[in-house]
Amino acid sequence: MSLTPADIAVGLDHVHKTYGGDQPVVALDDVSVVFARGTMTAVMGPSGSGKSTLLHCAAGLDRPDSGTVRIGPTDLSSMSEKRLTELRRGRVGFVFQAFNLVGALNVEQNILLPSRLSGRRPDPAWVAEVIGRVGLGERLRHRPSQLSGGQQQRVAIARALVTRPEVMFCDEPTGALDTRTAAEVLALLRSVVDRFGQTVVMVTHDPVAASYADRVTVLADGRIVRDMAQPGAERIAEHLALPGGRRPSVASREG
Ligand SMILES: Nc1ncnc2c1ncn2[C@@H]1O[C@H](COP(=O)(O)OP(=O)(O)OP(=O)(O)O)[C@@H](O)[C@H]1O
Repeated sequence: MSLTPADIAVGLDHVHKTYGGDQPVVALDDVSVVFARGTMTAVMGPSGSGKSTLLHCAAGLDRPDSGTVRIGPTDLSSMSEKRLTELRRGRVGFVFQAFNLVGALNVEQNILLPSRLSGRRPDPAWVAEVIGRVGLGERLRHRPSQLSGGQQQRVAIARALVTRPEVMFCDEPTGALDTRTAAEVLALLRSVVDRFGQTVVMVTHDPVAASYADRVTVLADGRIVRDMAQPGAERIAEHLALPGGRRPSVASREG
């Protein structure tokens, strides 16, 4: 299926990224990839293969040495730092392994923080819908320290959604969660794709987490070596080149 420009949420074209020093490391080596709107993609690969660098370049957190990165029609390469910051606040959402909530703020204040920072008043109906979807209506006055890990990650997902970003980047969103809680968070991410048409790009080491995605892109040594449409967890595990030939254990996907 060929995509029109309007179908593309994020596009990288011939992106190179090298980290300097005495012995330069090529983190991304001529990477071209597009992430379609309203889909969930898992980015996988061994440690050091370039997954975080790909995510950071795609999100405008880091700049490639060459090649172009687009969010929608917007080319990030020529943008000033100020405009990139604005873009990250309004058009991109982030979810991290360690949740990264502000401990001094309650759930509602955390969720509304990106809107406050971007100076835009969020649509109350949308905020209510997001809070309802993540199931935190009873917990709005709680502090993050009063919540479980899974609840904290749901707050982080709500916070990422509240500006209606064009794309949500998730870096190991279930890395700190037990299997059951991870399954709930993955089902939530899947539902925001299916119900809201949200675009999600998720870095993960876990084949079960990746099996929730529409597509799995595998990196090795800074290059895309595999691109699979809706593979099951078993097939993902078979195709992952893990260091030392170790295969991850695969528990079945719940729910
Ligand atoms: N700031 C940096 N300075 C120097 N080298 C870096 C820097 N960030 C990443 N690298 C190197 O670039 C390569 C790709 O790193 P990256 O973090 O993107 O990999 P990754 O696939 O996300 O790894 P992991 O799964 O361990 O998080 C690695 O060799 C790494 O050591």
